[in-house]
Amino acid sequence: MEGKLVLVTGGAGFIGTHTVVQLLKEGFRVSIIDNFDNSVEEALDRVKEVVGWGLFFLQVDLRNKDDLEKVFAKSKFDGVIHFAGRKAVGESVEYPRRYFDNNLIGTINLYEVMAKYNCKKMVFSSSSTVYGQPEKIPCVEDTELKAMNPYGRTKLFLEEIARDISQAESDWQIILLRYFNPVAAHESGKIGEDPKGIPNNLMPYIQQVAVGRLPELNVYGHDYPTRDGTAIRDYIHVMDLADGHIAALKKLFTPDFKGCVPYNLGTGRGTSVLEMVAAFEKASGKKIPMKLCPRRAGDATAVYAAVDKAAKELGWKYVLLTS
Ligand SMILES: NC(=O)c1ccc[n+]([C@@H]2O[C@H](COP(=O)([O-])OP(=O)(O)OC[C@H]3O[C@@H](n4cnc5c(N)ncnc54)[C@H](O)[C@@H]3O)[C@@H](O)[C@H]2O)c1
Ligand SMILES: O=c1ccn([C@@H]2O[C@H](COP(=O)(O)OP(=O)(O)O[C@H]3O[C@H](CO)[C@H](O)[C@H](O)[C@H]3O)[C@@H](O)[C@H]2O)c(=O)[nH]1
Repeated sequence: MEGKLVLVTGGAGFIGTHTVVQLLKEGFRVSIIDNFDNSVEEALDRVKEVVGWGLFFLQVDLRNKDDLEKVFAKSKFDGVIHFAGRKAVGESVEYPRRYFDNNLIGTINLYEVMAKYNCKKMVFSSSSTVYGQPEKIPCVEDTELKAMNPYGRTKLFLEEIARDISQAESDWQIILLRYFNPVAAHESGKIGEDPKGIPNNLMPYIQQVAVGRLPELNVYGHDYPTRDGTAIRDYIHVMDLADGHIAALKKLFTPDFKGCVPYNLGTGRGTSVLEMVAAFEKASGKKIPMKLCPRRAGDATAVYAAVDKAAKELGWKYVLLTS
């Protein structure tokens, strides 16, 4: 893989920064594009500090096809990891057009420009959100998919688009990575999750309570049919997730890989909200004040991954424990 050039869209974001560190460590060359919609340029300076050398970065919005073309005209990419997109479920319910515009138009532009420049290997950030409220857990890749909100619908549509493209044009190789719940940060502490505004996700919310930026954690739902009444998710360390991208890229570069294939990236273990809080308190030594609140609209009771397919076909498995 030494020397292969990879374009990383959304590379200044949470998962993007951690993946870029691992890509460089593995000997890939990396170009990053981002529009800083949900990130800051400083995140890239921090990546530079971690890896010890400069990065190639361009501020580009994927919806601007001309700008995107300029990126592809300058360099011959061997593949793309496509993180860029909006990801807040609640915001998507309130402003669905924002999600269709950003996630769908941006990705359609990317496919068009990739096709024009004959770059046809893509790792796409999908999500366990495509399983909706699963009837059976753990979620297996070939179960029926359904979306529960506009954000989830964009991921589902984009998976369908990827499947259609690869079916019609056999020279595309696409891996859909369905992330479960990424948490934690690089061991250096220099990069991590730092969303703009009030966090939607559990872990960054707990972190902001811990540092006193927010007064208490609202626990959404304590009457779920689970062991302690709170909802269960599959929390995966972001560095494990980053390594899942390396495994996926390597798979794309093997001659036998064909078509468009989905893989779950999770641990296969479910953890409740209260268990997450307890684990955080133990690790940090800080008390997290909590308020028990009604359920959050659209939340599933329990979601965790079946992880055998990624282990068998990508040779990838989580190694870092999150709780
Ligand atoms: N974090 C999660 O819980 C989670 C779970 C499942 C899937 N995902 C998906 O993984 C991907 C990365 O997630 P993340 O947690 O790193 O999010 P993030 O918001 O930290 O990173 C996304 C990056 O994309 C950039 N971006 C957004 N729209 C853009 C556009 N039109 N052009 C260029 N850049 C753009 C943002 O500025 C940001 O830096 C997203 O597609 C997200 O939907 C995330
Ligand atoms: O302040 C908070 C935030 C969350 N939760 C609870 O914590 C659990 C996890 O919530 P997150 O928002 O962290 O994660 P979700 O599983 O709801 O969704 C996240 O992960 C999904 C993938 O699994 C999708 O990608 C989605 O976009 C992303 O927000 C849920 O039961 C939620 O109700 C709280 O109790 N309080």
